[in-house]
Amino acid sequence: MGREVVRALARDDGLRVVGAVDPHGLGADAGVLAGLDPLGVTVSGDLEEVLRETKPEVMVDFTSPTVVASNARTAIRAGVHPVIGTTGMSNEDLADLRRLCAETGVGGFVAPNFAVGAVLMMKFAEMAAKFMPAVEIIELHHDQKADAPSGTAIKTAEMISNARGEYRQPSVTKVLKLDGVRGGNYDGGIRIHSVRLPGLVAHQEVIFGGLGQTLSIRHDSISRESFMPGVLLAVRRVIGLREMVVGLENLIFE
Ligand SMILES: NC(=O)C1=CN([C@@H]2O[C@H](COP(=O)(O)OP(=O)(O)OC[C@H]3O[C@@H](n4cnc5c(N)ncnc54)[C@H](OP(=O)(O)O)[C@@H]3O)[C@@H](O)[C@H]2O)C=CC1
Ligand SMILES: O=C(O)C1=N[C@H](C(=O)O)C[C@H](O)C1
Repeated sequence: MGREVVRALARDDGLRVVGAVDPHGLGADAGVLAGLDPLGVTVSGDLEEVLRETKPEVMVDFTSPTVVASNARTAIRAGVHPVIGTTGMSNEDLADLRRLCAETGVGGFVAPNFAVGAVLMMKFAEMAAKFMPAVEIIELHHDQKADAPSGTAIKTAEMISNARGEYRQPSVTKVLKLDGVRGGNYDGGIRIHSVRLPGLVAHQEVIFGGLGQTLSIRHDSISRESFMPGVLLAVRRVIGLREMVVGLENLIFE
């Protein structure tokens, strides 16, 4: 994602990459690593130093659940607006970042999925849940993905759970011949199944069941370019935010 973001930012006339941080590729040119001509931006391992020396307006974070919150705190304290795509951040860390944004007036933005089709898939699933509350989610990703279930699947389950209210999905299958065969159990009985295979990018199917019928809502990111318009929109808009905003729907459905 880092390379994809560098490519998207470098190709945008109104935006400029001024720094790049990653434990790998130290000393290399970020443009060259992203398959472009040199950008004159050297990859560093020290976020604080990069923020201090390059004074960016925005920091885009696609890293890992273990470091994302501390990166965001570092950025906000330096007056830099974070745009966060990394999934797997705890609710406590998110609440803490909200507090820090509110205290400092430095707005930030987090989205579990920057693809507009995925945002629509989640919205449609939320709408369907009011009428067809029995549902399971299958998310499918490339085999290098560090976390499961995906942030998108968790967000979808949360939206469905809120939309269908008190409904509790019955579970009559008691004889489980393999561990985990019924998937992970999100609050209220929404089962999430995570598939990891080479060849996949990022996909999700939400299957609703009703009397004599099913409804499947599916989104496929067939390339990581799918996330870039959302990332660029967030980079432009986060500068005007004074709080932490969560979800691309808040930028595109206003
Ligand atoms: N919101 C969205 O639309 C999308 C979100 N994602 C999410 O983005 C995240 C990254 O995905 P992806 O690019 O595939 O993952 P990768 O593991 O390929 O890349 C993450 C990179 O960040 C590096 N890293 C680790 N710690 C730091 C740090 N402190 N500072 C800077 N870089 C660091 C990692 O190094 P190392 O390998 O040494 O840990 C690695 O090179 C995941 O959480 C994924 O779920 C992905 C696609 C879309
Ligand atoms: O790791 C990925 O690839 C993706 N992660 C995000 C998630 O966990 O939902 C978004 C998208 O699914 C791609």
